[in-house]
Amino acid sequence: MLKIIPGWQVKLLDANHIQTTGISSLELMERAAKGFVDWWNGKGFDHSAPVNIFCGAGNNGGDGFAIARLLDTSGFKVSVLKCFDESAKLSSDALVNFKLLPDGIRVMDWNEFDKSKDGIVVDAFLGVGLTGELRSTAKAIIQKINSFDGKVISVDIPSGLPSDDLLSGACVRADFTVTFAFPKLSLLFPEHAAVTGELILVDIGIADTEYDLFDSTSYYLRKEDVPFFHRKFHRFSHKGDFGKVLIVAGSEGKMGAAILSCKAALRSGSGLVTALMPKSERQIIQIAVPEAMCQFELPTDLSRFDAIGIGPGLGVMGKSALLESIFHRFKNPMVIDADALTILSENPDLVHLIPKGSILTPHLKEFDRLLGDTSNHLARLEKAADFCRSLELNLLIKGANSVICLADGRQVFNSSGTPYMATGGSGDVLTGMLTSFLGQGYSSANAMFCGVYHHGLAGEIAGEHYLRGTIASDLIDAIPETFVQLGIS
Ligand SMILES: NC(=O)C1=CN([C@@H]2O[C@H](COP(=O)(O)OP(=O)(O)OC[C@H]3O[C@@H](n4cnc5c(N)ncnc54)[C@H](OP(=O)(O)O)[C@@H]3O)[C@@H](O)[C@H]2O)[C@@H](O)CC1
Ligand SMILES: [K+]
Repeated sequence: MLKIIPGWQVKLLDANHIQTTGISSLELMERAAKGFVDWWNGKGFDHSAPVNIFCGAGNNGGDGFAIARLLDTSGFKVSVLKCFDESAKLSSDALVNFKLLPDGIRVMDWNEFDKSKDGIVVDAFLGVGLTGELRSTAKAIIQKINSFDGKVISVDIPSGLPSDDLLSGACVRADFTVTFAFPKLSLLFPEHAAVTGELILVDIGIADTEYDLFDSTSYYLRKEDVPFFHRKFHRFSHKGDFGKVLIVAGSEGKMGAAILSCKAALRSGSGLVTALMPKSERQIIQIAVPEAMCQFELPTDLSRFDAIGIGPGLGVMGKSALLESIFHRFKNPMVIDADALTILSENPDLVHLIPKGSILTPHLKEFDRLLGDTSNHLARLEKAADFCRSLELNLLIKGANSVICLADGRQVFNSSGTPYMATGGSGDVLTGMLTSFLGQGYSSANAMFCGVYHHGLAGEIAGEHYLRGTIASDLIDAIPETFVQLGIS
């Protein structure tokens, strides 16, 4: 997993990389610019669209000059808009790249930009070197960029956004942010989604081990990380090895949630799935998921189950005693979601009975109900860290870039997923997947890494076909393909 370090430490990360590998800082800037242009070329932007690149005087601007040169070579019609006056001192690498601009590129002052023209704006004005409050000219430049109706692509971070804090002033509103080496923490906050746009991470050759020098509890979960968290099964493995799970879900009118969780658990590899549900609803589930067994009373001995997932469609009225009995009878980590979370927020004493290592999966509203109102994501993450450490529980804060908050203090931001997944039942699918991995003998942390990543990837696969028409059942259908794409047998 990739460590997320504070923006001010980027300089130290670079310096260490330069020292250990012997490459120059200019080469590192070139790699960043090349990575940006590779992504750009993959997007297939129209060559006839003029490209206007706003460049500051620091290394973010330096990236912009290098990008301008490379896009010019690729045949784009590029203009550079200088966001500094004649007296400004450019960073040394920015100066080199400024001087390398080919003659064909028109260089103008930022206020000469004609917002009424079509094309694409590249924002290489301010990067992680932003300190303190924006100066008045910077605000005017940002306003100018935001007055443009076309596509805006930010380099490393939208100009004006602090790398590790909440936005308090003006900021470029980007459609895409192409960030280098690691995602800056603030790019992952839900309140910044509107300024960050789609987030793209460009690898500039800094190895994960080079982050070991820095203390941080924040991480980013990428596709290449996930296979290491999977268990290996051998050819003599038998269905018992793949876990027996109990899904406690569903009530009259809400059996769909139980069906989605059970199917998702089966599709994620569970050997045996049992649903605990009201007897009156049994036909629905037995027809919809013939592979699942049904149970209508809570068994006294729960030790025959490897994992339990509870909550989807369960209902709240009169269910707190059921939750309490399960907490008393089951001593292994379990997954707690949806109505079970609501029951916990109404009966806070029950929280102390939850088996250690369990996984709670609130979305933002459920989080606030359970842990108290939070005004922003930073405050939420801090609260989550205290909760997880003190109770030895794990929380998954669901949303874009869901955060896996572990009892050991790590907070891991997921990279997979698409906005098309914001659809009814998506969480029920996730509960089934997490329960399945727990039941297959994964540690709680590994079950979360795999469950959350595969769930997001299933959403991407389904979203490619169905776009806004994606429904939760499509995610389940896409689960097998996630194993194929990750090379998990
Ligand atoms: N490993 C990586 O990730 C790599 C990162 N790289 C890139 O380097 C970038 C970081 O570059 P950096 O450190 O030079 O800072 P940067 O963001 O250009 O800002 C400095 C400029 O901002 C200005 N300024 C500051 N505060 C201000 C304010 N309040 N209001 C107004 N202006 C303000 C400041 O002005 P000054 O205070 O000096 O007058 C100066 O001109 C990083 O984001 C990435 O793009 C790649 O090249 C290579 C590998
Ligand atoms: K920028």
